[in-house]
Amino acid sequence: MKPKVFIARPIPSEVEAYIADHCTCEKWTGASPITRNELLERLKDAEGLLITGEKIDDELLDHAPNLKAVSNISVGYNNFDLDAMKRRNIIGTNTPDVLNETVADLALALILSTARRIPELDKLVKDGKWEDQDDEPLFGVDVHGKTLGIIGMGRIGEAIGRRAKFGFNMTIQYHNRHRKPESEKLLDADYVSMEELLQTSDFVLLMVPFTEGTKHLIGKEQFALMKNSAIFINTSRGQTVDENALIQALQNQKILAAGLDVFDQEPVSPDNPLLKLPNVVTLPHIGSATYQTRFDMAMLAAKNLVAAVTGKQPPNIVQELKSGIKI
Ligand SMILES: NC(=O)C1=CN([C@@H]2O[C@H](COP(=O)(O)OP(=O)(O)OC[C@H]3O[C@@H](n4cnc5c(N)ncnc54)[C@H](OP(=O)(O)O)[C@@H]3O)[C@@H](O)[C@H]2O)C=CC1
Ligand SMILES: O=CC(=O)O
Repeated sequence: MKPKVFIARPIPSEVEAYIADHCTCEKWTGASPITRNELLERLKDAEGLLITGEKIDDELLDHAPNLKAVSNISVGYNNFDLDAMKRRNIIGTNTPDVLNETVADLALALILSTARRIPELDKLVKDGKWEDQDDEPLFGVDVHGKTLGIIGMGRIGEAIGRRAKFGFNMTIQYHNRHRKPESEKLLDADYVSMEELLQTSDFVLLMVPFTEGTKHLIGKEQFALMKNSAIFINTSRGQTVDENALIQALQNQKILAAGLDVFDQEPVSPDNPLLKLPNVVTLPHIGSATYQTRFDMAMLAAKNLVAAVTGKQPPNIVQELKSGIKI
């Protein structure tokens, strides 16, 4: 008998066909994303679950007595309650690497958009406000040759560093908890303390996972250390930044601008003051959102799922669940 799996997100038909070759599939077909209650109701028989970021905690696992594996179509897995999963021997997987280059492209887009004020100037032209006059009010700042500080020089951080170094001749410095000599060599990058990075970078870019250790990693104290001309980019998770402190820093011109793909609450509330500031470029958490990369992520997640529910080693069990899980 094929193992039963529940697919909670829309996936390409080719990926679904791959899963169906190995498993009995049920899937969410609603027009809008599945609600928490609807998800809980669908898990009675499921041995495997394919999701993107839905919270996996004790409550959900109580509704899923047969569950063996949860496959996230994302590299971040802050939606996993790792202790709850460990206690029940649930395999948790993610989709690293296949999205590195695409997310890095988007991070560069945010760097360029904030520095050269692209959305603001696009609006000015479309609103018919391009006048034949001194254009100094439209000036931006250079990207090339500036210093980029990457907090979280991991897989994606390094791909961003490559673009910045070799495409824009930027000087790269970074801070992780551990040094990464291969990135230092590749990018001629300096490993610096968090304090030094914040004080000396023209662009401060956050690319860490959201964990207990990175909650509000950047707050009032950190913005105070940044240059007044600094541009802050967050492509990690909204919760890694104290959003009130960011709003204050922008409103008080403590920093020059911010480019944000992620927010504390998503979708972001239309009332969020960040949306009213001209020096903020916002995106709806779309770092990995190209057709090809989302296909690759879905296929990798499917391979993880099928392996886990058929008793094989999935390619991408998340680090914290690697030991102690019985396949
Ligand atoms: N906006 C979007 O659409 C996307 C967002 N993401 C987010 O980006 C995150 C990173 O992805 P990826 O590059 O694959 O992950 P990696 O694990 O490869 O890299 C994360 C890096 O962060 C560093 N890090 C972790 N904790 C800290 C800390 N407390 N202080 C400083 N550095 C820290 C790690 O180094 P060390 O362990 O040495 O500290 C590591 O180098 C994902 O977890 C996800 O949340 C990912 C994809 C798309
Ligand atoms: O935010 C996206 C991810 O893959 O993580």
